[in-house]
Amino acid sequence: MLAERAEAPGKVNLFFAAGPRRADGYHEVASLYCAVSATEVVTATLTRATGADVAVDVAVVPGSLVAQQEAAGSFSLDGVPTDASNLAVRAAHAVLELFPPLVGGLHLTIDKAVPVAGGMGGGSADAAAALVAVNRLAARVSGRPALDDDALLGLAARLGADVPFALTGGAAVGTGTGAELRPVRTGTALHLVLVAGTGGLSTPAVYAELDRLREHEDVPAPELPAGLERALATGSAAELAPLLRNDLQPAALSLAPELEDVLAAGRAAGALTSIVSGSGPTTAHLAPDAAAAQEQAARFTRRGLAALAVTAPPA
Ligand SMILES: C[C@](O)(CO)[C@H](O)COP(=O)(O)OP(=O)(O)OC[C@H]1O[C@@H](n2ccc(N)nc2=O)[C@H](O)[C@@H]1O
Ligand SMILES: Nc1ncnc2c1ncn2[C@@H]1O[C@H](COP(=O)(O)OP(=O)(O)OP(=O)(O)O)[C@@H](O)[C@H]1O
Repeated sequence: MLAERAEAPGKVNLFFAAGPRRADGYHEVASLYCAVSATEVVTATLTRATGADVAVDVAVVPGSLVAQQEAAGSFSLDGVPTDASNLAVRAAHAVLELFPPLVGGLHLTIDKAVPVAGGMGGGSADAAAALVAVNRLAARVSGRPALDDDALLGLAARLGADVPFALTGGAAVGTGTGAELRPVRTGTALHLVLVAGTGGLSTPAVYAELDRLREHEDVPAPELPAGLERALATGSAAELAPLLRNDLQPAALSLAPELEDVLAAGRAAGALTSIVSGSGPTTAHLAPDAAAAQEQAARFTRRGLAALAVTAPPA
């Protein structure tokens, strides 16, 4: 059976500023995206099925944050759609439309390591990996050239603000809705402890809460602080720590107040900075080194939380 496999990383936003709500409902952002060593894998297989159907099944990656959430009873695979609303299915259709019709059906297997509705871009990573895997498969089956990187980036931007970054990985500044990327240099990889929430937060709901909290404020245009990119380029966690910020954090905390305790626990465990990742509820705790990250992750695990030490960007 013909199959192609591709990976895409989850992300944290080491810095995230959001401007006022635009007329189209989106917000102009200034984001410092960084990929983490928690990776989604999508395998696209050509099947004997007929019709243009794309079938999906989802598996949990052993040892991942999702596996820990599942063991604690705070996650079930039922929460991941397997119909046409799955972002990986939408990505597959976007690619297939640009090739001659497939003779046979398409099956996608998603190996999930990134928490669902966790603010780490898990669905976006599935979409990015599906774009790559289905592109390779469709090119092999049809004998046509595969779509080039620019074409895939164009499809990615139409699928969601975080999808282009999931396609490129590494570290990048995202502007516009977050989909306009400029790669940035990284030094030694950072050591982060990621702590998953016990539920999920809806991204549109968190943005709506941000608007509500800032209703009477004059919201400035988003921009990155001076020194941020230099600190990332040196890989100095101490230099980077005071510059980390997430404008969505007050909104995530307003919707999930229990995250205050998780942030405080991170600081008590020796994190240089603790922030909410993207729209939450995952929190990211910056550790001074790999050993400290392992120790902090173990402390969170002892409190019954799903926690994992990762490198950012992945080695
Ligand atoms: C919170 C972040 O993860 C930070 O990287 C992203 O901004 C969200 O990216 P995403 O989940 O890929 O977002 P999309 O699927 O494109 O949009 C979901 C919803 O988030 C809100 N949204 C998203 C991006 C953005 N720049 N402004 C927004 O207001 C909108 O309500 C939109 O309807
Ligand atoms: N492949 C997918 N994996 C997970 N959720 C998906 C997928 N496709 C669609 N969804 C739907 O999208 C919602 C948000 O999923 P996702 O895991 O991408 O959130 P997120 O990581 O918080 O997103 P982001 O950080 O990009 O805002 C889920 O609750 C689910 O209903």
